[in-house]
Amino acid sequence: MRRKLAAGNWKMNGLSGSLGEAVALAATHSAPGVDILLCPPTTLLDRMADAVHGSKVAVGGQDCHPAVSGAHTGDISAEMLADAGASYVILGHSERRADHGESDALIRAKTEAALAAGLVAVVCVGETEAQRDAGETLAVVGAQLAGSLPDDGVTGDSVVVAYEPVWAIGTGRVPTLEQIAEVHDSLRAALNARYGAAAEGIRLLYGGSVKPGNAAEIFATSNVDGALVGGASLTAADFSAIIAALEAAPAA
Ligand SMILES: O=C(CO)COP(=O)(O)O
Repeated sequence: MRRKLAAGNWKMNGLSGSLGEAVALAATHSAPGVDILLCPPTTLLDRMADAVHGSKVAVGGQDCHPAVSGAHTGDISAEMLADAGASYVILGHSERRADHGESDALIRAKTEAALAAGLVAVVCVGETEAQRDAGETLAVVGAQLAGSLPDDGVTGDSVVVAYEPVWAIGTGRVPTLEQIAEVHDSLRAALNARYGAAAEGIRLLYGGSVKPGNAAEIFATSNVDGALVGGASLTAADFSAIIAALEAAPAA
């Protein structure tokens, strides 16, 4: 059985004062059946890790460089994230694929670096609206999955996959439950085919306009093991409600 995971991606949001939301989340949430993750901007990472230390809340980065160290101005290595208190890192988010031209090959190299540093890699895939309209969704996310994951070291303890349709991110639009199930079933089958028994524990998260009001039905959908939440993870109240919905959901 896979452990459920509620992951919050703060993106480029949050100053020092926002740490109170993480502290409130850590203080109020016990949710024994759910792993909880917050990925703040890098500037808050070590302070957030200190602030939630000893609670259920893990912290993670939002990106890393494939190299361990070196002449890469402005970049952060996986080892540095781990050193700052991270245990996870989000990789291949569509905003990075779009804003920074990240390719599947680069994301694969970053995933290898994350695994080498002992971080859990949360690898994101998702189609644009044009790709969905063209009937290419399964081909697009399948190719992203195949290209973004390494051959070795991929298990339920090292990798999480997040399906985030680009057109659902920050828009308030959500795919139908049938559309979510179709993609998650296909990702699950692809992971099983490539990694065999090692794939069994790999969590599949849905992301894109997850809110307290729609979380329960999404979590009841086939092969959904949790969520990668953007806007609604910025406040402890909203994220707590999503965590509670995940706790109450039947196991995938
Ligand atoms: O991109 C996302 C999480 O990584 C989803 O963002 P929203 O929940 O704000 O749509």
